[in-house]
Amino acid sequence: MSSPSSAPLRLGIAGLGTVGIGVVKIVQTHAEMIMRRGGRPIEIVAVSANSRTKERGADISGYAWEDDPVALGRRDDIDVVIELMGGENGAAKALVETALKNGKDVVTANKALLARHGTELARLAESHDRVLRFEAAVAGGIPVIKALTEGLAGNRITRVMGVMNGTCNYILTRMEATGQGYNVLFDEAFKLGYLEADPNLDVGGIDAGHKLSLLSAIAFGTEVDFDNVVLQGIGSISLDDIRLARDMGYSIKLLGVAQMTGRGLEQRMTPCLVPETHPLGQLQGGTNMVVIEGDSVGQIVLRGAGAGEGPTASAVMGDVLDIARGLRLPVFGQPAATLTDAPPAVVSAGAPWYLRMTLLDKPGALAKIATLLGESGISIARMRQYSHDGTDAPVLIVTHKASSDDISFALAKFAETGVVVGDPVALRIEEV
Ligand SMILES: NC(=O)C1=CN([C@@H]2O[C@H](COP(=O)(O)OP(=O)(O)OC[C@H]3O[C@@H](n4cnc5c(N)ncnc54)[C@H](OP(=O)(O)O)[C@@H]3O)[C@@H](O)[C@H]2O)C=CC1
Ligand SMILES: N[C@@H](CCO)C(=O)O
Repeated sequence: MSSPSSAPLRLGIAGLGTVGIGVVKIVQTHAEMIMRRGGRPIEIVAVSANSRTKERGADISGYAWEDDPVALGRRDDIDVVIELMGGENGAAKALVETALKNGKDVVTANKALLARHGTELARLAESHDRVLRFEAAVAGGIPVIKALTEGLAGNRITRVMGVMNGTCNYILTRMEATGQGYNVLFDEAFKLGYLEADPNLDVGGIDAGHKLSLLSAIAFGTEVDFDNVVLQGIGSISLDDIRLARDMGYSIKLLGVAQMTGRGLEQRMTPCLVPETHPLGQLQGGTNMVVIEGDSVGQIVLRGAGAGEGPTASAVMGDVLDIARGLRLPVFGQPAATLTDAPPAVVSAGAPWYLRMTLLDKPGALAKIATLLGESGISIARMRQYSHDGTDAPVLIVTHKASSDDISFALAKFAETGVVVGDPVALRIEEV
Protein backbone atom coordinates (compact mmCIF):
# COMPACT_ATOMS: atom_id res chain seq x y z
CA MET A 1 0.00 0.00 0.00
CA SER A 2 1.53 3.34 -1.04
CA SER A 3 0.96 6.43 1.12
CA PRO A 4 -2.30 7.82 -0.07
CA SER A 5 -2.57 11.41 -1.22
CA SER A 6 -5.08 13.75 0.42
CA ALA A 7 -5.79 15.48 -2.89
CA PRO A 8 -9.16 14.73 -4.50
CA LEU A 9 -9.26 11.54 -6.55
CA ARG A 10 -10.53 12.65 -9.95
CA LEU A 11 -12.70 10.25 -11.97
CA GLY A 12 -13.57 10.04 -15.64
CA ILE A 13 -16.56 7.79 -16.41
CA ALA A 14 -17.11 6.27 -19.84
CA GLY A 15 -20.62 4.85 -20.10
CA LEU A 16 -23.70 6.34 -18.45
CA GLY A 17 -26.08 3.39 -18.71
CA THR A 18 -27.33 1.15 -15.91
CA VAL A 19 -23.99 0.88 -14.12
CA GLY A 20 -22.48 4.26 -15.01
CA ILE A 21 -25.47 6.18 -13.68
CA GLY A 22 -25.44 3.98 -10.59
CA VAL A 23 -21.87 5.11 -9.93
CA VAL A 24 -22.76 8.79 -10.50
CA LYS A 25 -25.60 8.47 -7.99
CA ILE A 26 -23.38 6.93 -5.30
CA VAL A 27 -20.69 9.58 -5.74
CA GLN A 28 -23.32 12.33 -5.53
CA THR A 29 -25.36 10.83 -2.67
CA HIS A 30 -22.57 9.63 -0.42
CA ALA A 31 -19.85 12.23 -1.08
CA GLU A 32 -19.06 12.88 2.58
CA MET A 33 -19.11 9.26 3.69
CA ILE A 34 -16.87 8.30 0.76
CA MET A 35 -14.44 11.07 1.65
CA ARG A 36 -14.18 9.82 5.24
CA ARG A 37 -13.66 6.23 4.14
CA GLY A 38 -11.31 6.97 1.26
CA GLY A 39 -9.40 9.63 3.19
CA ARG A 40 -9.83 12.14 0.36
CA PRO A 41 -12.63 13.64 -1.72
CA ILE A 42 -13.70 11.65 -4.77
CA GLU A 43 -14.91 13.79 -7.65
CA ILE A 44 -16.27 13.09 -11.10
CA VAL A 45 -14.48 15.37 -13.57
CA ALA A 46 -15.61 14.20 -16.99
CA VAL A 47 -18.00 11.70 -18.57
CA SER A 48 -18.71 10.18 -21.95
CA ALA A 49 -21.52 8.21 -23.58
CA ASN A 50 -22.96 7.86 -27.06
CA SER A 51 -25.66 10.47 -26.66
CA ARG A 52 -25.09 13.80 -25.00
CA THR A 53 -28.77 14.66 -24.84
CA LYS A 54 -30.32 11.47 -23.45
CA GLU A 55 -32.20 11.83 -20.14
CA ARG A 56 -30.07 9.93 -17.61
CA GLY A 57 -31.94 10.06 -14.31
CA ALA A 58 -29.04 11.90 -12.65
CA ASP A 59 -27.63 15.41 -13.00
CA ILE A 60 -24.43 15.25 -15.04
CA SER A 61 -24.41 18.93 -16.06
CA GLY A 62 -21.49 19.72 -13.75
CA TYR A 63 -19.11 17.35 -15.52
CA ALA A 64 -17.03 17.92 -18.63
CA TRP A 65 -18.28 15.95 -21.63
CA GLU A 66 -16.18 13.96 -24.11
CA ASP A 67 -17.77 12.75 -27.34
CA ASP A 68 -14.89 10.33 -27.72
CA PRO A 69 -14.57 8.16 -24.57
CA VAL A 70 -10.91 7.43 -25.35
CA ALA A 71 -10.18 11.12 -24.76
CA LEU A 72 -10.86 10.50 -21.06
CA GLY A 73 -7.71 8.38 -20.99
CA ARG A 74 -5.60 11.32 -22.11
CA ARG A 75 -6.96 14.07 -19.87
CA ASP A 76 -4.48 15.49 -17.38
CA ASP A 77 -7.23 16.23 -14.84
CA ILE A 78 -8.27 12.57 -14.39
CA ASP A 79 -6.61 10.04 -12.05
CA VAL A 80 -8.93 7.05 -12.52
CA VAL A 81 -10.81 6.04 -15.65
CA ILE A 82 -13.97 4.02 -15.05
CA GLU A 83 -14.91 2.03 -18.13
CA LEU A 84 -18.62 1.12 -18.14
CA MET A 85 -19.42 0.92 -21.83
CA GLY A 86 -18.94 -2.80 -22.40
CA GLY A 87 -17.70 -4.72 -25.41
CA GLU A 88 -14.66 -6.94 -25.70
CA ASN A 89 -12.90 -4.68 -28.21
CA GLY A 90 -13.58 -1.27 -29.70
CA ALA A 91 -13.85 1.83 -27.55
CA ALA A 92 -13.63 -0.05 -24.25
CA LYS A 93 -10.31 -1.70 -25.08
CA ALA A 94 -8.90 1.45 -26.65
CA LEU A 95 -9.86 3.49 -23.58
CA VAL A 96 -8.41 1.05 -21.05
CA GLU A 97 -5.12 0.81 -22.97
CA THR A 98 -4.90 4.57 -23.46
CA ALA A 99 -5.64 5.28 -19.81
CA LEU A 100 -3.03 2.81 -18.52
CA LYS A 101 -0.38 4.11 -20.92
CA ASN A 102 -1.16 7.65 -19.79
CA GLY A 103 -0.62 6.84 -16.12
CA LYS A 104 -4.23 6.42 -15.01
CA ASP A 105 -5.61 3.65 -12.86
CA VAL A 106 -8.59 1.88 -14.36
CA VAL A 107 -11.76 0.38 -12.91
CA THR A 108 -14.03 -1.62 -15.19
CA ALA A 109 -17.10 -3.87 -14.99
CA ASN A 110 -16.34 -5.32 -18.40
CA LYS A 111 -15.93 -9.09 -18.10
CA ALA A 112 -16.04 -9.59 -21.87
CA LEU A 113 -13.00 -7.35 -22.31
CA LEU A 114 -11.05 -9.02 -19.50
CA ALA A 115 -11.99 -12.57 -20.50
CA ARG A 116 -10.54 -11.88 -23.93
CA HIS A 117 -7.64 -9.58 -23.08
CA GLY A 118 -7.20 -9.84 -19.31
CA THR A 119 -3.67 -11.23 -19.23
CA GLU A 120 -2.39 -8.74 -21.79
CA LEU A 121 -4.10 -5.79 -20.03
CA ALA A 122 -2.74 -6.92 -16.66
CA ARG A 123 0.78 -6.94 -18.13
CA LEU A 124 0.20 -3.49 -19.59
CA ALA A 125 -1.11 -2.12 -16.28
CA GLU A 126 1.73 -3.58 -14.25
CA SER A 127 4.38 -2.43 -16.72
CA HIS A 128 3.08 1.13 -16.21
CA ASP A 129 2.79 0.66 -12.45
CA ARG A 130 -0.98 1.14 -12.65
CA VAL A 131 -3.84 -0.80 -11.08
CA LEU A 132 -6.65 -2.34 -13.09
CA ARG A 133 -9.61 -3.33 -10.93
CA PHE A 134 -12.71 -5.29 -11.91
CA GLU A 135 -14.75 -6.31 -8.88
CA ALA A 136 -18.00 -5.43 -10.68
CA ALA A 137 -17.15 -7.73 -13.57
CA VAL A 138 -17.85 -10.90 -11.57
CA ALA A 139 -21.06 -11.55 -9.64
CA GLY A 140 -22.22 -7.91 -9.51
CA GLY A 141 -22.38 -6.68 -5.95
CA ILE A 142 -20.62 -9.67 -4.35
CA PRO A 143 -17.01 -8.78 -3.42
CA VAL A 144 -15.65 -12.08 -4.72
CA ILE A 145 -12.47 -10.71 -6.31
CA LYS A 146 -11.59 -9.09 -3.01
CA ALA A 147 -12.33 -12.33 -1.16
CA LEU A 148 -10.01 -14.33 -3.42
CA THR A 149 -7.17 -11.83 -3.76
CA GLU A 150 -7.15 -10.63 -0.15
CA GLY A 151 -9.08 -12.57 2.49
CA LEU A 152 -8.29 -16.02 1.04
CA ALA A 153 -4.79 -15.20 -0.26
CA GLY A 154 -3.23 -17.71 2.16
CA ASN A 155 -5.19 -20.66 0.75
CA ARG A 156 -4.48 -23.05 -2.05
CA ILE A 157 -7.83 -22.84 -3.81
CA THR A 158 -9.17 -26.25 -4.76
CA ARG A 159 -12.45 -25.36 -6.45
CA VAL A 160 -14.52 -22.31 -7.37
CA MET A 161 -18.09 -22.75 -8.46
CA GLY A 162 -21.24 -20.76 -8.64
CA VAL A 163 -24.20 -19.16 -10.28
CA MET A 164 -22.82 -16.03 -11.92
CA ASN A 165 -25.46 -14.80 -14.33
CA GLY A 166 -28.46 -13.02 -12.85
CA THR A 167 -30.45 -13.15 -16.07
CA CYS A 168 -30.26 -16.94 -16.35
CA ASN A 169 -31.03 -17.54 -12.70
CA TYR A 170 -33.92 -15.09 -12.92
CA ILE A 171 -35.40 -16.84 -15.96
CA LEU A 172 -34.92 -20.39 -14.60
CA THR A 173 -36.31 -19.70 -11.14
CA ARG A 174 -39.21 -17.57 -12.35
CA MET A 175 -40.14 -20.24 -14.90
CA GLU A 176 -40.50 -22.66 -12.03
CA ALA A 177 -42.28 -20.25 -9.69
CA THR A 178 -44.77 -18.80 -12.18
CA GLY A 179 -45.03 -21.41 -14.92
CA GLN A 180 -44.52 -18.55 -17.38
CA GLY A 181 -42.61 -19.02 -20.59
CA TYR A 182 -39.08 -18.04 -21.39
CA ASN A 183 -39.98 -14.96 -23.50
CA VAL A 184 -42.09 -13.23 -20.82
CA LEU A 185 -39.36 -13.71 -18.21
CA PHE A 186 -36.64 -12.62 -20.59
CA ASP A 187 -38.52 -9.29 -20.95
CA GLU A 188 -38.76 -8.96 -17.16
CA ALA A 189 -34.99 -9.51 -16.80
CA PHE A 190 -34.45 -6.81 -19.43
CA LYS A 191 -36.58 -4.32 -17.48
CA LEU A 192 -34.53 -5.04 -14.36
CA GLY A 193 -31.33 -3.98 -16.18
CA TYR A 194 -29.78 -7.44 -15.97
CA LEU A 195 -29.16 -8.12 -19.63
CA GLU A 196 -26.00 -7.51 -21.62
CA ALA A 197 -26.24 -5.36 -24.75
CA ASP A 198 -26.15 -8.68 -26.64
CA PRO A 199 -28.53 -10.93 -24.64
CA ASN A 200 -27.08 -14.07 -26.22
CA LEU A 201 -24.07 -13.47 -23.97
CA ASP A 202 -26.41 -14.09 -21.02
CA VAL A 203 -28.63 -16.95 -22.13
CA GLY A 204 -25.84 -18.61 -24.11
CA GLY A 205 -23.76 -18.93 -20.93
CA ILE A 206 -20.99 -16.78 -22.42
CA ASP A 207 -21.22 -13.93 -19.90
CA ALA A 208 -21.05 -16.37 -16.99
CA GLY A 209 -18.18 -18.16 -18.76
CA HIS A 210 -16.33 -14.85 -18.97
CA LYS A 211 -16.72 -14.44 -15.23
CA LEU A 212 -15.60 -17.97 -14.46
CA SER A 213 -12.44 -17.51 -16.53
CA LEU A 214 -11.53 -14.45 -14.43
CA LEU A 215 -12.08 -16.27 -11.15
CA SER A 216 -10.00 -19.21 -12.43
CA ALA A 217 -7.07 -16.93 -13.23
CA ILE A 218 -7.06 -15.55 -9.68
CA ALA A 219 -7.79 -18.85 -7.94
CA PHE A 220 -5.19 -20.93 -9.78
CA GLY A 221 -2.62 -18.29 -10.81
CA THR A 222 -3.20 -18.99 -14.49
CA GLU A 223 -3.50 -16.80 -17.55
CA VAL A 224 -7.10 -15.98 -18.39
CA ASP A 225 -8.27 -18.82 -20.64
CA PHE A 226 -11.84 -18.15 -21.69
CA ASP A 227 -11.45 -20.15 -24.93
CA ASN A 228 -11.22 -23.36 -22.93
CA VAL A 229 -14.32 -22.83 -20.80
CA VAL A 230 -16.82 -25.56 -21.76
CA LEU A 231 -20.00 -23.58 -22.43
CA GLN A 232 -23.67 -24.41 -22.72
CA GLY A 233 -26.55 -21.96 -22.36
CA ILE A 234 -30.04 -22.35 -20.92
CA GLY A 235 -31.93 -22.26 -24.24
CA SER A 236 -32.58 -26.01 -24.22
CA ILE A 237 -33.98 -26.11 -20.66
CA SER A 238 -37.74 -26.61 -20.70
CA LEU A 239 -40.37 -26.06 -18.03
CA ASP A 240 -40.73 -29.86 -18.02
CA ASP A 241 -37.07 -30.28 -17.08
CA ILE A 242 -37.36 -27.73 -14.30
CA ARG A 243 -40.43 -29.47 -12.86
CA LEU A 244 -39.14 -33.02 -13.26
CA ALA A 245 -35.76 -32.18 -11.77
CA ARG A 246 -37.56 -30.69 -8.78
CA ASP A 247 -39.62 -33.88 -8.52
CA MET A 248 -36.34 -35.79 -8.14
CA GLY A 249 -35.10 -33.31 -5.50
CA TYR A 250 -32.97 -31.04 -7.67
CA SER A 251 -32.91 -27.47 -9.04
CA ILE A 252 -31.48 -26.62 -12.45
CA LYS A 253 -28.83 -23.90 -12.41
CA LEU A 254 -26.45 -22.47 -14.96
CA LEU A 255 -23.47 -23.52 -12.85
CA GLY A 256 -19.82 -22.67 -13.30
CA VAL A 257 -17.14 -24.98 -11.94
CA ALA A 258 -13.37 -24.38 -12.08
CA GLN A 259 -10.78 -26.67 -10.57
CA MET A 260 -7.16 -27.58 -11.16
CA THR A 261 -6.98 -31.33 -11.66
CA GLY A 262 -4.24 -33.82 -12.48
CA ARG A 263 -5.53 -33.58 -16.05
CA GLY A 264 -5.22 -29.79 -16.21
CA LEU A 265 -7.51 -26.81 -15.59
CA GLU A 266 -11.17 -27.75 -15.76
CA GLN A 267 -13.59 -24.88 -16.49
CA ARG A 268 -17.25 -25.55 -17.18
CA MET A 269 -20.29 -23.27 -17.40
CA THR A 270 -23.27 -25.48 -18.14
CA PRO A 271 -26.81 -26.12 -16.89
CA CYS A 272 -26.50 -28.60 -14.02
CA LEU A 273 -28.72 -30.12 -11.36
CA VAL A 274 -27.88 -29.32 -7.75
CA PRO A 275 -29.74 -30.60 -4.67
CA GLU A 276 -32.70 -28.30 -3.97
CA THR A 277 -31.69 -28.24 -0.30
CA HIS A 278 -28.18 -26.86 -1.01
CA PRO A 279 -27.83 -23.05 -0.87
CA LEU A 280 -27.11 -23.13 -4.63
CA GLY A 281 -30.39 -24.95 -5.21
CA GLN A 282 -32.30 -22.36 -3.20
CA LEU A 283 -30.96 -19.34 -5.07
CA GLN A 284 -33.79 -17.25 -6.50
CA GLY A 285 -34.12 -14.45 -9.07
CA GLY A 286 -31.13 -12.34 -10.13
CA THR A 287 -29.13 -13.43 -7.11
CA ASN A 288 -25.65 -14.88 -7.63
CA MET A 289 -23.72 -17.30 -5.45
CA VAL A 290 -20.03 -18.12 -5.51
CA VAL A 291 -18.70 -21.09 -3.55
CA ILE A 292 -14.96 -21.11 -2.90
CA GLU A 293 -13.02 -24.02 -1.45
CA GLY A 294 -9.55 -23.51 0.01
CA ASP A 295 -7.19 -25.94 1.70
CA SER A 296 -7.23 -24.02 5.00
CA VAL A 297 -10.57 -22.24 5.02
CA GLY A 298 -12.71 -25.14 3.75
CA GLN A 299 -15.83 -24.07 1.88
CA ILE A 300 -17.22 -20.55 1.96
CA VAL A 301 -20.35 -19.29 0.27
CA LEU A 302 -20.86 -15.73 -0.98
CA ARG A 303 -24.35 -14.70 -2.00
CA GLY A 304 -25.87 -11.45 -3.25
CA ALA A 305 -27.30 -9.45 -6.10
CA GLY A 306 -25.41 -10.33 -9.25
CA ALA A 307 -26.63 -7.58 -11.53
CA GLY A 308 -28.48 -4.28 -11.72
CA GLU A 309 -27.68 -0.63 -11.10
CA GLY A 310 -27.08 -0.46 -7.35
CA PRO A 311 -25.21 -3.73 -6.75
CA THR A 312 -22.89 -3.30 -9.70
CA ALA A 313 -22.17 0.35 -8.91
CA SER A 314 -21.46 -0.72 -5.32
CA ALA A 315 -18.69 -3.02 -6.57
CA VAL A 316 -17.24 -0.28 -8.80
CA MET A 317 -17.13 2.09 -5.85
CA GLY A 318 -15.39 -0.50 -3.68
CA ASP A 319 -12.57 -0.51 -6.25
CA VAL A 320 -12.50 3.28 -6.44
CA LEU A 321 -12.25 3.55 -2.66
CA ASP A 322 -9.37 1.07 -2.56
CA ILE A 323 -7.51 3.25 -5.06
CA ALA A 324 -8.28 6.34 -2.97
CA ARG A 325 -6.84 4.57 0.07
CA GLY A 326 -3.66 3.67 -1.81
CA LEU A 327 -4.24 -0.08 -2.05
CA ARG A 328 -2.34 -1.29 -5.11
CA LEU A 329 -2.53 -5.01 -5.82
CA PRO A 330 -1.53 -6.96 -8.93
CA VAL A 331 -4.49 -7.30 -11.28
CA PHE A 332 -5.01 -11.05 -10.75
CA GLY A 333 -3.65 -11.19 -7.21
CA GLN A 334 -0.09 -12.04 -8.30
CA PRO A 335 2.17 -10.33 -10.85
CA ALA A 336 0.90 -10.94 -14.38
CA ALA A 337 4.36 -12.20 -15.39
CA THR A 338 3.97 -15.11 -12.94
CA LEU A 339 0.60 -16.36 -14.25
CA THR A 340 1.05 -19.82 -15.76
CA ASP A 341 -0.29 -21.23 -18.98
CA ALA A 342 -2.18 -24.29 -17.63
CA PRO A 343 -3.31 -26.98 -20.06
CA PRO A 344 -7.09 -27.35 -20.26
CA ALA A 345 -8.49 -30.57 -18.80
CA VAL A 346 -9.87 -32.54 -21.73
CA VAL A 347 -12.17 -34.88 -19.78
CA SER A 348 -14.13 -33.69 -16.77
CA ALA A 349 -14.45 -35.86 -13.68
CA GLY A 350 -17.34 -38.33 -13.63
CA ALA A 351 -20.69 -37.33 -12.13
CA PRO A 352 -24.23 -38.61 -11.81
CA TRP A 353 -26.48 -37.51 -14.70
CA TYR A 354 -30.14 -36.67 -15.19
CA LEU A 355 -31.48 -38.15 -18.43
CA ARG A 356 -34.94 -37.21 -19.67
CA MET A 357 -36.39 -38.91 -22.68
CA THR A 358 -39.68 -39.76 -24.28
CA LEU A 359 -40.13 -43.45 -25.10
CA LEU A 360 -42.68 -45.26 -27.22
CA ASP A 361 -44.89 -46.95 -24.65
CA LYS A 362 -44.54 -50.52 -25.89
CA PRO A 363 -43.18 -53.74 -24.42
CA GLY A 364 -39.40 -53.84 -24.06
CA ALA A 365 -38.80 -50.12 -24.68
CA LEU A 366 -37.41 -49.43 -21.23
CA ALA A 367 -35.36 -52.64 -21.34
CA LYS A 368 -33.69 -51.48 -24.57
CA ILE A 369 -32.65 -48.21 -22.92
CA ALA A 370 -31.39 -49.99 -19.79
CA THR A 371 -29.36 -52.38 -21.95
CA LEU A 372 -27.89 -49.56 -24.00
CA LEU A 373 -26.87 -47.66 -20.88
CA GLY A 374 -25.29 -50.83 -19.48
CA GLU A 375 -23.35 -51.37 -22.69
CA SER A 376 -22.14 -47.77 -22.48
CA GLY A 377 -20.75 -48.43 -18.99
CA ILE A 378 -23.49 -46.39 -17.31
CA SER A 379 -25.26 -47.68 -14.24
CA ILE A 380 -28.81 -46.55 -13.35
CA ALA A 381 -29.37 -45.20 -9.83
CA ARG A 382 -33.04 -44.17 -10.10
CA MET A 383 -35.70 -44.36 -12.77
CA ARG A 384 -39.23 -42.97 -13.05
CA GLN A 385 -41.86 -43.27 -15.76
CA TYR A 386 -44.64 -40.68 -15.65
CA SER A 387 -48.30 -41.35 -16.38
CA HIS A 388 -49.34 -40.11 -19.78
CA ASP A 389 -52.03 -40.10 -22.43
CA GLY A 390 -51.28 -41.52 -25.82
CA THR A 391 -48.32 -43.60 -26.95
CA ASP A 392 -45.35 -41.60 -25.66
CA ALA A 393 -44.09 -42.12 -22.12
CA PRO A 394 -41.94 -39.51 -20.36
CA VAL A 395 -39.07 -41.29 -18.58
CA LEU A 396 -36.49 -39.93 -16.18
CA ILE A 397 -33.27 -41.69 -15.26
CA VAL A 398 -30.68 -40.64 -12.70
CA THR A 399 -27.39 -42.46 -13.27
CA HIS A 400 -24.55 -43.35 -10.99
CA LYS A 401 -21.27 -41.55 -11.77
CA ALA A 402 -20.47 -41.56 -15.46
CA SER A 403 -18.07 -39.62 -17.65
CA SER A 404 -19.44 -37.07 -20.12
CA ASP A 405 -17.88 -39.17 -22.90
CA ASP A 406 -19.89 -42.23 -21.87
CA ILE A 407 -23.07 -40.16 -21.68
CA SER A 408 -22.42 -38.67 -25.14
CA PHE A 409 -21.76 -42.17 -26.50
CA ALA A 410 -25.06 -43.46 -25.09
CA LEU A 411 -27.04 -40.45 -26.34
CA ALA A 412 -25.66 -40.94 -29.83
CA LYS A 413 -26.87 -44.55 -29.78
CA PHE A 414 -30.40 -43.81 -28.43
CA ALA A 415 -31.81 -43.18 -31.90
CA GLU A 416 -30.73 -46.67 -32.99
CA THR A 417 -32.99 -48.29 -30.38
CA GLY A 418 -36.10 -47.26 -32.33
CA VAL A 419 -37.97 -46.49 -29.09
CA VAL A 420 -36.81 -42.93 -28.32
CA VAL A 421 -39.01 -40.06 -29.52
CA GLY A 422 -37.27 -36.71 -30.16
CA ASP A 423 -34.00 -35.66 -28.54
CA PRO A 424 -33.20 -36.83 -25.02
CA VAL A 425 -31.93 -34.29 -22.49
CA ALA A 426 -28.80 -35.00 -20.40
CA LEU A 427 -27.80 -32.75 -17.52
CA ARG A 428 -24.93 -33.27 -15.14
CA ILE A 429 -25.74 -33.52 -11.42
CA GLU A 430 -23.02 -31.55 -9.72
CA GLU A 431 -21.63 -32.79 -6.42
CA VAL A 432 -21.68 -29.63 -4.38
N1 LIG B 1 -26.04 -4.11 -16.01
C1 LIG B 1 -25.50 -4.91 -15.10
O1 LIG B 1 -26.17 -5.41 -14.19
C2 LIG B 1 -24.04 -5.20 -15.16
C3 LIG B 1 -23.23 -4.76 -16.17
N2 LIG B 1 -21.90 -5.05 -16.16
C4 LIG B 1 -21.03 -4.55 -17.21
O2 LIG B 1 -20.97 -3.13 -17.08
C5 LIG B 1 -20.79 -2.54 -18.35
C6 LIG B 1 -21.91 -1.56 -18.61
O3 LIG B 1 -23.13 -2.25 -18.55
P1 LIG B 1 -24.54 -1.46 -18.52
O4 LIG B 1 -24.41 -0.23 -17.72
O5 LIG B 1 -25.53 -2.48 -18.17
O6 LIG B 1 -24.67 -1.09 -20.05
P2 LIG B 1 -25.66 -0.04 -20.72
O7 LIG B 1 -25.93 -0.55 -22.08
O8 LIG B 1 -26.80 0.27 -19.82
O9 LIG B 1 -24.77 1.28 -20.82
C7 LIG B 1 -23.68 1.39 -21.67
C8 LIG B 1 -23.26 2.84 -21.70
O10 LIG B 1 -22.10 2.97 -22.50
C9 LIG B 1 -22.28 3.98 -23.47
N3 LIG B 1 -21.53 3.58 -24.65
C10 LIG B 1 -21.56 2.38 -25.27
N4 LIG B 1 -20.69 2.38 -26.29
C11 LIG B 1 -20.08 3.59 -26.31
C12 LIG B 1 -19.12 4.20 -27.13
N5 LIG B 1 -18.55 3.56 -28.14
N6 LIG B 1 -18.77 5.46 -26.85
C13 LIG B 1 -19.33 6.14 -25.82
N7 LIG B 1 -20.26 5.60 -25.00
C14 LIG B 1 -20.62 4.35 -25.26
C15 LIG B 1 -23.79 4.05 -23.72
O11 LIG B 1 -24.14 5.35 -24.19
P3 LIG B 1 -25.68 5.80 -24.44
O12 LIG B 1 -26.36 5.69 -23.11
O13 LIG B 1 -25.59 7.20 -24.91
O14 LIG B 1 -26.21 4.84 -25.45
C16 LIG B 1 -24.32 3.76 -22.31
O15 LIG B 1 -24.37 4.96 -21.58
C17 LIG B 1 -20.73 -3.72 -19.34
O16 LIG B 1 -19.40 -4.10 -19.53
C18 LIG B 1 -21.48 -4.82 -18.61
O17 LIG B 1 -21.08 -6.10 -19.02
C19 LIG B 1 -21.31 -5.78 -15.15
C20 LIG B 1 -22.07 -6.24 -14.13
C21 LIG B 1 -23.50 -6.00 -14.05
N1 LIG C 1 -25.93 -9.65 -17.63
C1 LIG C 1 -25.31 -9.96 -16.40
C2 LIG C 1 -25.04 -8.70 -15.63
C3 LIG C 1 -24.16 -8.93 -14.44
O1 LIG C 1 -22.88 -9.26 -14.83
C4 LIG C 1 -26.19 -10.89 -15.59
O2 LIG C 1 -27.35 -11.10 -15.95
O3 LIG C 1 -25.71 -11.44 -14.61
